Amino acid sequence: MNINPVLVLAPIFLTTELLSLALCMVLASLRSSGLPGVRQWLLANMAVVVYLPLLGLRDIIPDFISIVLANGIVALSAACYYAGCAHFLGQPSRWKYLLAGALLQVLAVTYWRYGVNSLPLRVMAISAYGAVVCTATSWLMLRHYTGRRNSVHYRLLTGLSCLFAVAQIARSIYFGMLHPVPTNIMLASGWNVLLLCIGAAIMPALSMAAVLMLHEALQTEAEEAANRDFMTGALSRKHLFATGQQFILQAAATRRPLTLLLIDLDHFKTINDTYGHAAGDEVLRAFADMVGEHLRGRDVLGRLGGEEFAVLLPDASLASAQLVAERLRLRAQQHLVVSSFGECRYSISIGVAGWLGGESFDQLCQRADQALYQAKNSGRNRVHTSQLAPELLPQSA
Ligand SMILES: Nc1nc2c(ncn2[C@@H]2O[C@H](COP(=O)(O)OP(=O)(O)OP(=O)(O)O)[C@@H](O)[C@H]2O)c(=O)[nH]1
Repeated sequence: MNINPVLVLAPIFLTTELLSLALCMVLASLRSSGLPGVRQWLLANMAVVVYLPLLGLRDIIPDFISIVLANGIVALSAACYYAGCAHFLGQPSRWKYLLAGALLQVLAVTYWRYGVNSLPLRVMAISAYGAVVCTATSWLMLRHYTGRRNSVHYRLLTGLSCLFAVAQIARSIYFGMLHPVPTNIMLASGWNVLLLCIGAAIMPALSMAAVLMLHEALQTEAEEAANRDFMTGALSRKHLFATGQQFILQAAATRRPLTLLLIDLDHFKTINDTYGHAAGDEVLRAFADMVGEHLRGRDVLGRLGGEEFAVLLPDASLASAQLVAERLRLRAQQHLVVSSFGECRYSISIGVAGWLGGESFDQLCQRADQALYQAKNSGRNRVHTSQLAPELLPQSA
């Protein structure tokens, strides 16, 4: 099928130009988010905005600008995009290899324009670099993506990178097979138009996927900020209660045990009065870090307020929860908090309660609180367990 490529491609390139400009504005607005990768993705789109007019002016401006310089800019755009993904994932951006590849591409394009003038070999050099960068991008995503793995955005970016790598390879094979040897990229063939259209879509599509990933990261950050206690990093009281209720539903469904520890730092007022409020904050942070180090994957630490914390232990029997509590108490007793305010020791009292089938989370908390009260009353720095052991009661859930 022969079609007039200029008629088809002019509106497509214009659309790509406008899309790239719009993406530049979106990415520029996201710069203040402080998320890694935004600057590199912005540069990648700015490069496309500069490249397209140079391509459009082919045969009007000198070939050095419209072929060598323009394709050098496209190579830099691809390099910036990869670097953006690497930054976003906290991986090395490998600028050395990216720039070496881009330079090699520019040298090859220059040679195959001014040494031996060959359009197919120029297309092969340009497509080879694009294919390598796209493949490297999808590999990078597959290996290092740490966000929501089932997220559409992550799959979109990985899939598009693969697709574009294949399209680049197809384009170089197509140009290599053409007879007679073409001298103009605007060939009047359906395949050429299709491959050019895919080429025009690469950066806007990849950038759109990047913007979606940035939004997901911002959303995750906002959720984390809302659900966590700013000072200690433990779950906020509200989120702890929501998690507790969810764990109770799971425990009822799976008939697995669930245990709650309520922990209170002893004589914390004295610590504040002796070392100052800021030192008290340091102790709370050090305590939360220490507990975090001792918990298993699904265990959860929350701050109920002041110097009172809660630990939810799903799948832990009362006996093993008592062991965990005793280990934490001992560890706290031996914990020397060293800060700019001096050295400080502290101890904790713990109330332990195992979930009874049919019991609400509030009721479980009340029993753990009573046990904590008894631990405090019997001298502090000790673990007390709620008398109502689940083993002693009939299961009603
Ligand atoms: N540094 C600091 N102190 C806090 C914070 N929240 C609450 N407090 C202090 O924690 C202290 C709690 O005092 P009390 O409720 O009397 O309890 P306590 O001194 O720990 O005594 P017992 O719990 O009976 O062992 C108060 O002085 C509060 O001001 C906080 O975020 N940072």
